[in-house]
Amino acid sequence: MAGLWEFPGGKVEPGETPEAALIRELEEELGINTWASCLAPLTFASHSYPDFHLLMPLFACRKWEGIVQGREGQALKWVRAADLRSYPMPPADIPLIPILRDWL
Ligand SMILES: Nc1nc2c([nH]c(=O)n2[C@H]2C[C@H](O)[C@@H](COP(=O)(O)OP(=O)(O)OP(=O)(O)O)O2)c(=O)[nH]1
Repeated sequence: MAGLWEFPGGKVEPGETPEAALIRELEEELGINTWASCLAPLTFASHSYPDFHLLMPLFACRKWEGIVQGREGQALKWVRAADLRSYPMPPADIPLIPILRDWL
């Protein structure tokens, strides 16, 4: 979403699992490789945007190969969970912040 900080990820394609979609998006967006066994489901966002309802799973990725780089020209930042509040994020992401602070 324009001007906002988002977690890496994207839409699940038909026939894809959420884990496979995240693995694909991490490669496309950040140039890193990971595996379903390295992804742990943490929680989910459920938010009504004006034109659609977003149900978005949030995974922790504990292990990957490669160096994280913005492959789509996007800005990139490693942020401590305690500092996420300082970064404007889409409304669906806001309830995820305290959960990340507690879990990470
Ligand atoms: N990736 C991501 N999407 C988010 C976050 N928060 C949030 O509301 N969204 C919404 C925006 C979109 O409606 C949807 C995912 O969109 P996306 O634009 O990242 O998906 P995509 O890479 O497949 O994009 P596209 O090429 O199909 O447009 O989830 C977030 O933190 N990360």
